[in-house]
Amino acid sequence: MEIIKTGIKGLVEIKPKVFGDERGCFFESFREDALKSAGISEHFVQDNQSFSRKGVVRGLHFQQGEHAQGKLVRVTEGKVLDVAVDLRPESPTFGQHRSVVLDSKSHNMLYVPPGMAHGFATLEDAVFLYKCTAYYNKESEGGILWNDQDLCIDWRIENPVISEKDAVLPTFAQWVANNTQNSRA
Ligand SMILES: Cc1cn([C@H]2C[C@H](O)[C@@H](COP(=O)(O)OP(=O)(O)O[C@H]3O[C@H](C)C(=O)[C@H](O)[C@H]3O)O2)c(=O)[nH]c1=O
Repeated sequence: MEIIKTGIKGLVEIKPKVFGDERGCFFESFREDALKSAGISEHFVQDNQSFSRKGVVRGLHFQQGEHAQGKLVRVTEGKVLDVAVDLRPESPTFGQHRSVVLDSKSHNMLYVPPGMAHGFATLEDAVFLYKCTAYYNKESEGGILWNDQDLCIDWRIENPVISEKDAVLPTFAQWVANNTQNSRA
């Protein structure tokens, strides 16, 4: 398993060793000990799966506080542009994002640590799988508008299909202002 750092603390791309032969291929898609040796010490408690047609953006989402989730994300069919945004106020890369293409041919994955917003754009129809380090908690859900002008994320698709919920998420500036107020309260 190859670990590729992204320049944002805790956000790493993972490339498993793939064994190919005339039947097809095999790879270990999850090993707790290998992740621990890569510095990913969180314990995973929930698996999620979604299917999205080409031209969809889901995100930018996160759970806040004690329900913040680390996510080990990959696609088993298709190709996505996966995006993570650093929302950790103490981080030197606060407000920065990284984008990584995940596809079902290279079987690469991305570990998004707690404290980051996450989203993806489907470059092809895609089945998206992810392991989470905390259970779903609707009350703690937060989000930032996918096309926020300050974050300036290049999703590589035009006029994506997005959910009604995602269309009305706050901008990054609104989220920062709201969280600054909350932390003063
Ligand atoms: C995330 C989640 C959702 N749900 C229910 C809530 C809704 O009734 C339905 C669809 O939820 P939502 O529209 O929030 O699904 P996505 O837009 O794919 O959201 C996810 O996609 C982005 C990219 C993420 O990183 C998050 O993991 C997650 O927010 O599933 C559950 O029952 N359990 C869950 O863990």
